[in-house]
Amino acid sequence: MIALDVSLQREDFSLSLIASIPSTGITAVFGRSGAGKTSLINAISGLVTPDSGSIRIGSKVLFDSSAGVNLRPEQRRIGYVFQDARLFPHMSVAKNLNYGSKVSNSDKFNEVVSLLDIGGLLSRYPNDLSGGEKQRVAIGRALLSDPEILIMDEPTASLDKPRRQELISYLLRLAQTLHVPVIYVSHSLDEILQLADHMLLLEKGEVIANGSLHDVWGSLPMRPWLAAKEQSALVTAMVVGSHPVYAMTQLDLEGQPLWVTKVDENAGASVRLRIFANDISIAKTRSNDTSIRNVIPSVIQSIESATSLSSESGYCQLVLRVGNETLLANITQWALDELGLLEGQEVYAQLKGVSIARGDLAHDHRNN
Ligand SMILES: Nc1ncnc2c1ncn2[C@@H]1O[C@H](COP(=O)(O)OP(=O)(O)OP(=O)(O)O)[C@@H](O)[C@H]1O
Repeated sequence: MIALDVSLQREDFSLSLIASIPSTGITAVFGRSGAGKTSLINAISGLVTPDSGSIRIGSKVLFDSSAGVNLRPEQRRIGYVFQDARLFPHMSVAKNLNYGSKVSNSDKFNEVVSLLDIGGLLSRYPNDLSGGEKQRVAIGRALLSDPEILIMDEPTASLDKPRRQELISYLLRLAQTLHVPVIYVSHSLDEILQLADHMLLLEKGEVIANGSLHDVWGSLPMRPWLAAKEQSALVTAMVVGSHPVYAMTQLDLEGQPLWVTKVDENAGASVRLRIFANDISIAKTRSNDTSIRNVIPSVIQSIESATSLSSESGYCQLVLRVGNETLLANITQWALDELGLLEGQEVYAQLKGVSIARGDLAHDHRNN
């Protein structure tokens, strides 16, 4: 566990939080501009000193105001990747990678270079690299300092969309292979959906939600972040197999078959699905003459009126239970009244669209 108890007073801002985050997987730190994300990670890495509190990684104390402990940044064994790569322009990529390297073993160097696919860049200089390549080198440099954790402050911020997606694929590969815990600051929920296992939501210097991505995504504090048309449930399903004729993959969602566009994962792999509330319609009986492939029996757990949502009036949201998973469905108040839907009722959720947020999540289970 990474245990945080941080108080930091600035002229117009105070950071005041107590939170634990896991020392495995990727933890996203999210919140609006000025919420205190950078202040928090700077306190963890030792770039700013809190007024009081303590910061621990496992049993290692990085900071404890009452015990007078305040390790210098270089004593904390934290790899830091900034928005801009901050490479040394006069050094080759190989020299940048070796700068501050605590890894004498060349196997580790080769592994990091190969995972980040930067072997062909070793003799080049930063000015000759693309933004994405620079960031990969910066990540490699941070990893070769043999950190106990890696902190990334919006590493994709300066990249265009295709390069961003490319970097995310590399980050997933790293997380699945190296098992270095990552604290990842991002403004992009799409990025967080693909990468994160856990999420810490900050507002005005305080933690308003902290837990698994699955739980935080479905929590009330997340609501204002998702406009009605973006509201969605995150669920985990398991790959069963491919359709013999059509380019579709069958998943298992809490014992229910679910068909999605073909995914490149083996049977038994876990995938994270995002299902938008606007993509679910409700039927009281199962229809056999519909184009919709995915019809999931579920129970209405609760019905929230439009007034309690940041959604358009005239709509309400059903929270549906499917085994241990939850789906959300936006329907009109009119449909709710006409169908006479009630909490506790069994209905059929008809899923028009299902998107894969992230492929094989198997490493989550190994780590946690
Ligand atoms: N050195 C400083 N002196 C005074 N105030 C500061 C200092 N650094 C940050 N702040 C203030 O602290 C608050 C939190 O800033 P911080 O950079 O931690 O937010 P953030 O969530 O990372 O924002 P962004 O998403 O815009 O990067 C802001 O109001 C900022 O103006």
